[in-house]
Amino acid sequence: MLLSGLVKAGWPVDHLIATARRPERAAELRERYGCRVLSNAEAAVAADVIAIAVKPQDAGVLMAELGPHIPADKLVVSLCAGLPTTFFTKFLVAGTPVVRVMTNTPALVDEAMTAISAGAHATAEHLGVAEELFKPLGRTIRVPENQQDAVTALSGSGPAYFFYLVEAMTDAGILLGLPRQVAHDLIVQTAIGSAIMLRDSGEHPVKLREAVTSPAGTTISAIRELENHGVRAALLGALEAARDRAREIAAQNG
Ligand SMILES: NC(=O)C1=CN([C@@H]2O[C@H](COP(=O)(O)OP(=O)(O)OC[C@H]3O[C@@H](n4cnc5c(N)ncnc54)[C@H](O)[C@@H]3O)[C@@H](O)[C@H]2O)C=CC1
Ligand SMILES: O=C(O)[C@@H]1CCC=N1
Repeated sequence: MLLSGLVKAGWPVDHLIATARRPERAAELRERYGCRVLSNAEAAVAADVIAIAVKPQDAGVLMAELGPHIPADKLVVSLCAGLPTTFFTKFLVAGTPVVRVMTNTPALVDEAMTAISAGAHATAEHLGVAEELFKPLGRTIRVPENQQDAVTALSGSGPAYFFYLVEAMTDAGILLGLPRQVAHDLIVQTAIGSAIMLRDSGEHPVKLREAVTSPAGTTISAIRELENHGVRAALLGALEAARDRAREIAAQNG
């Protein structure tokens, strides 16, 4: 996702180096993106910024291989959900700066939300470098590292919740007798329009919802059903579960 997002956002491919475990995967990346594909050890020396974008469960094996090859003047940027920056410092030469980021899949369409935190030895300058990396992919904000598990639950996983909602509402349209494609098109454009209003109007979401909700109208009948089914409470619980899972990943890989 990161490589694809960076290339799509216009990062020059001669500034990008990818790594892969299997030669077939290396050839595929070279073919698809036109960037250099090196071994982990070679990339650690050749790159100024080393992005760790493997599953958190694979990060220990990767860091054990890579850590000793990374000179302390490089910047390590982790995209791994749950893993604190202290996880990485264990494998690195003392003093190597680590920045933790949580981005999301809209990076693939230059609309990512990326939260950036300084870990050990990371200065404002290192945060700036990470921002330059992720800004072409969408918006960036800085957060304290202790907020990253909450960020992961909210915006890291967030696209999945919206896709889930669209999927469920499309089913509801079918229940009401609409053809699947019509239901899909109606709800996708409604999602886009609503998202742009949220971003551009400056209005609170409550105000925007109230503007749709006529007295004794149709919307309030639907809202009553959502409240009856505890949808708000379900969302609070869902995000708490995602946050807890991020903590569990850290504990399991500590
Ligand atoms: N998928 C998402 O929406 C988001 C994912 N993340 C984080 O990004 C990280 C990557 O997630 P995905 O892209 O979903 O995982 P993925 O499994 O699709 O991609 C990771 C890639 O790294 C490769 N890899 C694993 N170990 C390697 C090694 N030792 N050397 C070289 N390559 C190696 C794998 O073959 C795979 O191609 C995770 O830590 C995840 O928590 C963060 C934000 C959003
Ligand atoms: O599900 C996951 O673990 C990753 C992290 C945030 C989004 N996807």
